[in-house]
Amino acid sequence: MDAFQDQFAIRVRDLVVGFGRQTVLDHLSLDVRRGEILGLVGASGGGKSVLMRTIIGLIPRRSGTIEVMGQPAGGHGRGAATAWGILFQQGALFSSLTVRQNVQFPLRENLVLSQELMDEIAIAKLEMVGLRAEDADKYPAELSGGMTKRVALARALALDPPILFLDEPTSGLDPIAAGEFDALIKTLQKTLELTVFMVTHDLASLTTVCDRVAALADGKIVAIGPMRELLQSEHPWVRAYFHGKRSQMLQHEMR
Ligand SMILES: Nc1ncnc2c1ncn2[C@@H]1O[C@H](COP(=O)(O)OP(=O)(O)OP(=O)(O)O)[C@@H](O)[C@H]1O
Repeated sequence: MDAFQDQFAIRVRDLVVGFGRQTVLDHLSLDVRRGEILGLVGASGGGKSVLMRTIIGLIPRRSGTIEVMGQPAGGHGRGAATAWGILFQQGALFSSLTVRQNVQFPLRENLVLSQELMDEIAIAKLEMVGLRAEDADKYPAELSGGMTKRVALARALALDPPILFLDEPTSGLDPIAAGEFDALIKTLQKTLELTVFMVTHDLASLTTVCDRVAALADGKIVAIGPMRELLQSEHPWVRAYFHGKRSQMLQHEMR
């Protein structure tokens, strides 16, 4: 891998993805730099989740190339599960498993470890996301929304992946819990040198934790850069998104 390739965690070129007659992603290109938190915004139904799911190989592409950590996507073989951790929008913990068993699930699926070592890893991951060892024996139904997201995050980090995919991580959280979760993501990115790819509508997250923001419209990335640059974008959809009435109100309150 050369030094140039080494700068990027994810490289997407000319990606086309569709379902039947519908084209969702239309020759989309995007680079995610190693170690950055990239926020992705776009209209509802615009293809943000489809892009994320295509990168991780859950949706087939019609054409285009995807590289993850310098390797063509799909060529990871057994290593794929350790290349990324994923936090889906619904958090989706297994309701019949305890917190400890949920966090251990990827370990069981991918590695052969003693129960003792798995227990140690589970507690370490829970502490990393701000939970206590006592929480390990709880069931998902006993957790608050914020705790559920933290357990899902601990599970996403179980295999020490270099890349973390987050699909609307603060949705459903109150503003305090959302702010705490954002701060946690930032701390983890710094301490673990993670690359984070985050789909979000949360203007506070975009402003406070994302190093860069990419805007998806008409199946393409139409603007990308630090939030202050996106706010200057002349693209009609980007202007409407950030300078519409609701956004203006929020930005005013954030000043
Ligand atoms: N498995 C699928 N089969 C058929 N169509 C799909 C499938 N997955 C997504 N789509 C379609 O692709 C388009 C993009 O959906 P996607 O979920 O990526 O939007 P999104 O930008 O994530 O929206 P939101 O912000 O509302 O979550 C939608 O029209 C959706 O109906």
